Amino acid sequence: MRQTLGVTADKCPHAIAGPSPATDPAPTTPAGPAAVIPTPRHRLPVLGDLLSVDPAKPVQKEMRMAAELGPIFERKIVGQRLVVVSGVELVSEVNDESTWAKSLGQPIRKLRGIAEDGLFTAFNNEPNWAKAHNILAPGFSQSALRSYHGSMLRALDGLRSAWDSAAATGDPVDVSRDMNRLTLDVIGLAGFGYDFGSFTKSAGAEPAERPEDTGAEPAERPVSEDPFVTAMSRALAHINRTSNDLPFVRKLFGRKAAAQHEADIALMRSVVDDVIAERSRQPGGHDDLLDLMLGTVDPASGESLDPVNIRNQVLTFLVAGNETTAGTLGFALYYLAQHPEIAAAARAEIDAVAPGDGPLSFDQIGKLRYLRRVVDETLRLWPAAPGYFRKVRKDTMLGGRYPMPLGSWVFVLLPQLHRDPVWGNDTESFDPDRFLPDQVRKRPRDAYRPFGTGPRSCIGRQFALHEAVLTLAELLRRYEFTGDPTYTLDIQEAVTLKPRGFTLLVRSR
Ligand code: HEM
Repeated sequence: MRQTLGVTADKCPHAIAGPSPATDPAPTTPAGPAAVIPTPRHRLPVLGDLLSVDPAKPVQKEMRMAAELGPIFERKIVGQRLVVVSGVELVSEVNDESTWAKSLGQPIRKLRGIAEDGLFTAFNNEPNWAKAHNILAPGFSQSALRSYHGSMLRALDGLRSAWDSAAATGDPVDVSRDMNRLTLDVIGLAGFGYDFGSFTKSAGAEPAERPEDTGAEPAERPVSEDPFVTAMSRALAHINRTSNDLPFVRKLFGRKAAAQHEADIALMRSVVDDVIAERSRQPGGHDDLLDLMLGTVDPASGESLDPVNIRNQVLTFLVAGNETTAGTLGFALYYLAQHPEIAAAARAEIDAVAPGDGPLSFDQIGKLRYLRRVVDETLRLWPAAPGYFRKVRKDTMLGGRYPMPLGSWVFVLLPQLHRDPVWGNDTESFDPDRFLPDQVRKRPRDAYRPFGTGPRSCIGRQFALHEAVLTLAELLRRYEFTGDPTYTLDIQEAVTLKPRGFTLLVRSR
């Protein structure tokens, strides 16, 4: 496996500072007699468990099934087998790199159409994974993050002027839309020096796909008028919609949408190629991910990344670094609005760490430990990337009793793992103090995996956490906000999770 060439993300020297978790439990259980994995009731001939699928909210449906069927269950849809694992002991086993590895599940394979062998969608043995991992890892170190702080603040200016106007007019803000605008601007500026200007180009943005053409929800709108953003929103919506459908349905009804999808990907590639070409003419001095990719060689192989792979990495970061952080911020704002006492405690911490109203400094963000726990707890209840796929490297018995022949794969269902009994008996309540160091130490490390596991875990973890804490701090210190008391949390699933239809009324402090 080439993937062991670089540092593993879990042992990364720039791993996030924080409480040290308890030692992992032993990853394998001694083998006993083989058992049958629980399945849903009412399995049909040929169609299998098709009736158990909720195409609009597959993750939330799987959570209900896990609550009913237990820490492991199997679904078969028209012959395709899916094993869903969510109990902490079983997850601990499938996270063991000596027996299991990352697998590219269906939605991730579909993303390959956009990002090919970019970091997120590369197969484990594709040479470009190790090369890009080694070249890009320094781009996520503490010192690199420090240099992105200014770009994050610049992107936040756009959000602040939009919320200032809303505060003046009394209009509610659409939280998910604004968080998407912000995170796109952040990754564009910090990663590639590209300004999407989402808050200035946003007026009158068209729906991502006309609902009557494609079945898209009217709510799926691109966050700005930028043609790249329109193409990306539409391409992701297409991937989401076609991830769970049946091939013959797609063939019959999906020709027009497939042609549009190809055109969208072509447009995204050409925009990114232009950005790279322009930077290649004036390389250096930007201190961002693009400079790193254009100007560094992989210390292990002595090779640099080829231009097509650089394009794949840029597309990867725009996709992987945008929706996930935006969803997390949306959920965090939802919980802060629900719990004024938690918002007040966070504000008190911010005021103590950063009196006055100048922009927060990089070092001040690391001192906001309570607010960081708010983000941790948000990622527990609603991990924006709701799971990851693992495949077995050799015949094994999962949990000592479920046979997993070589090549079998499972899906780790994170929101349910994060509600495992090790979290206590009030797992639905929002309680940031679950992440106090002594509480963290009491739990197995594998009880909490919002950023995945092993060498293929999230390279952008610290970037995302810094961005999330900074954004929430800037919003909390500038605005009081109240949610609509009639709103009940509605979670939109589109590869990632985010609150849908959630608005806030904001008032300047
Ligand atoms: C709260 C925000 C985020 C969450 C919850 C999150 C979650 C994850 C998860 C669960 C994985 C592993 C997927 C798998 O095993 O298949 C992953 C991988 C990845 N993430 Fe993130 N992510 C976040 C933010 C970011 C950001 C901001 C970036 C970039 C700036 C990023 C870039 C990546 C990349 C490139 C990978 C693939 C790493 C590899 O395989 O080498 N993510 N992320």
